Amino acid sequence: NSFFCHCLFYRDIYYFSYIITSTHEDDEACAAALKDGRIFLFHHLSPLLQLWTRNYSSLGSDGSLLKESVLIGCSEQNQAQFCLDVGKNAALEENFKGNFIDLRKAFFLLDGPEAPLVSQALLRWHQTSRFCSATGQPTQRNQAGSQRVCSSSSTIYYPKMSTVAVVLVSDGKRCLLGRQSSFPRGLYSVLAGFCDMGETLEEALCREVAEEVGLEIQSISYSSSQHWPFPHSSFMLGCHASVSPAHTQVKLEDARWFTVEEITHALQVKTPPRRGDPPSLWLPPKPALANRLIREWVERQDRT
Ligand SMILES: NC(=O)C1=CN([C@@H]2O[C@H](COP(=O)(O)OP(=O)(O)OC[C@H]3O[C@@H](n4cnc5c(N)ncnc54)[C@H](OP(=O)(O)O)[C@@H]3O)[C@@H](O)[C@H]2O)C=CC1
Ligand SMILES: [Mg+2]
Repeated sequence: NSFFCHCLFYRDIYYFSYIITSTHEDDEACAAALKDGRIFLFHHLSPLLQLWTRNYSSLGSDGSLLKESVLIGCSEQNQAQFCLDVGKNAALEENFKGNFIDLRKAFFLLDGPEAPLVSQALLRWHQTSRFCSATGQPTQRNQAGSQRVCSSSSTIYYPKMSTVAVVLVSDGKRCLLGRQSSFPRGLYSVLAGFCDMGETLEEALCREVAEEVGLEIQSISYSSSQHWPFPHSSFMLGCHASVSPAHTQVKLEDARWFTVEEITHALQVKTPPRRGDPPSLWLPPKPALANRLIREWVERQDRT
């Protein structure tokens, strides 16, 4: 039964990828998909939070604004999904009965796979890739928004992303979380860092953990990955790793070991601590890869 489910899952992924790849390349197919698709609206890169609507008539009767939509993917119901930055047309907020709010704030309100994380990164890429870096000439996008071309040098530009190594370090009984001064009050997360050019994922993890907390990790195991729009466009590769229980002294002032009881309690916390509240641990929200790594670690502790 489980084998059958896996087959079905991979077949579905293959089918969705096929639809998306062909729609990326075919301008007409993409324009047709836009008619029945779902559009995530943004204003200056802030997403519109609203109840579900399909009335896009106020996006311009001539469809000019709609043409600027960028294809993001396909929903599980096989519906094409697009994103669009309405730019100066913020008055649309009223038409759609919702609010444009900062993505970082919206992120803490969203739950589940609908979070249009990749949209902001794609829209930002279009806004900052209007000119060819070799000729200085304007670039033109295809209908899907999956590439931009400089017609004078024939250079094709694709959306860029930086690779980030993310790791939950454990000493067998406790897990290591750190915080940066820019984090909201009480928030601790897994360790992470950008991969340098030429580095393997494993090398990047070892270097980042050594740099940030002065520990030597071993037994790295891959968990899962995620696209991440902050600060620009990143591809996060999430792993678990361990350190010897004999060498757990951390160098970084803002990194701490947490017991499974502390983490289990913090996973129940639904709202961030406010000014004046007693100090308490707050963990990254569910859609973040960090949250998944932390939950996986708790499940492993429960099993042992
Ligand atoms: N989704 C999730 O669950 C998680 C996401 N993250 C994300 O991972 C990212 C990286 O984590 P962080 O600990 O900050 O990384 P680092 O420890 O690598 O520190 C960030 C610094 O790295 C430098 N840097 C090197 N390469 C790049 C690049 N390609 N783009 C931007 N900066 C670069 C910058 O320094 P300088 O400006 O001095 O050059 C930057 O300030 C963050 O955006 C964070 O939000 C982290 C953990 C979990
Ligand atoms: Mg870091």
